[in-house]
Amino acid sequence: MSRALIQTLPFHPPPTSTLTTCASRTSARQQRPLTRYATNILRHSSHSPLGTAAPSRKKVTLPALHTMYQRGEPITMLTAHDFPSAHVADQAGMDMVLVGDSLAMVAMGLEDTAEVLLDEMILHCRSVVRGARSAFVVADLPMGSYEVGPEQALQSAIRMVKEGRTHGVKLEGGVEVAGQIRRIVQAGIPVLAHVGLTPQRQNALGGFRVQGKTAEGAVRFWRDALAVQEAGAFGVVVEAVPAEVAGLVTRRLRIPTIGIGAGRGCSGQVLVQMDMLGNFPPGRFLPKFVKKFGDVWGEARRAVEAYRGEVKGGSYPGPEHTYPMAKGEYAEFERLLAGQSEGRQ
Ligand SMILES: Nc1nc(=O)c2c([nH]1)NC[C@@H]1CN(c3ccc(C(=O)N[C@@H](CCC(=O)O)C(=O)O)cc3)CN21
Ligand SMILES: CC(C)C(=O)C(=O)O
Repeated sequence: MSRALIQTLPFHPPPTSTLTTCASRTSARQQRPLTRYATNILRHSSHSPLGTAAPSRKKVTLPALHTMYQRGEPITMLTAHDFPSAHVADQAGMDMVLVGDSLAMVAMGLEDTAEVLLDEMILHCRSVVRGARSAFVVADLPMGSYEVGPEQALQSAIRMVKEGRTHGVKLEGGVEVAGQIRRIVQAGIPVLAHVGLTPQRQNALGGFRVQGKTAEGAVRFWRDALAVQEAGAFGVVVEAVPAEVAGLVTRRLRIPTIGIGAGRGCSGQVLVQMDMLGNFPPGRFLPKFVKKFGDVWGEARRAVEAYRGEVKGGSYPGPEHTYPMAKGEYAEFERLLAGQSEGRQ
């Protein structure tokens, strides 16, 4: 399986444009490295009306997530990587929005998630948080921003919360990152753990391989899940693990599991938004767990081709897309111009 196959084209605007379309918090962005991204703010962006809608439901808090878990109500989570993708996830009622480091692939067009920087994650988070008014927003600590030790992890998590404005952080790993999780949680930052297939370690795992397929592997997975629970994680993403293993481990834990490729026995589900929307060109490889709930790529391509066709064919713009001028004013304009010699003759 080629890694390049699971990335979609970077057809979203570069991150700077998402930041410059939102002019609401210019004074708060004086903090370190972000200032270099956001110097010229466009006040009259054609995107801004998306942001004016009032929150349509109560904010989802940790206690609210816990209540869903206790009631056995599946928790819904979806990734977002910019303002519009967060806005639609939030308006459609997602309980949680994840700024996953998969944005490296689906939003930045990178080869894998290992390349994305903490600064880049933070930039995306700032846009996502403005679009997600009610959902509980969690962001990935990218590879390299937490492995060195608990202090590094805490420093990265603090930056994510202070600069990225997310409500919590996610980091990959089990037993070996329990110290990091404990330190971040002690500082009052909620942590969502991530065990099973951990894509940041794909080279050590030998690719994007299903985990916990043998009894021994399943025990390792259980130990990891238990370790992150004991370290204080409020929940754990379980990726690419056989459904019965994920189900049994879910029943033995006292924190919710959020599954991706881990079956219905988990306490909730997460998917990458671009995948479930079908926002990628035909022929792209899809992990088995992805269900295409839409065909956003097909619709976007149809619309862009229609636009191209109408511009080339001369039918767009029509009179209804133009601004009127009083006949007398135009006649006067022609008369004034006739007296001038400059320009094309
Ligand atoms: N667009 C996108 N969607 C994702 O779900 C996603 C990313 N990117 N990037 C980061 C990780 C990588 N993910 C992946 C990618 C591939 C497989 C995959 O190929 N799985 C095989 C199983 C192989 C085996 O049998 O071990 C499959 O057939 O689904 C799984 C998870 C999930 N994450
Ligand atoms: C696939 C999900 C769980 C994720 O970690 C990501 O989007 O990066």
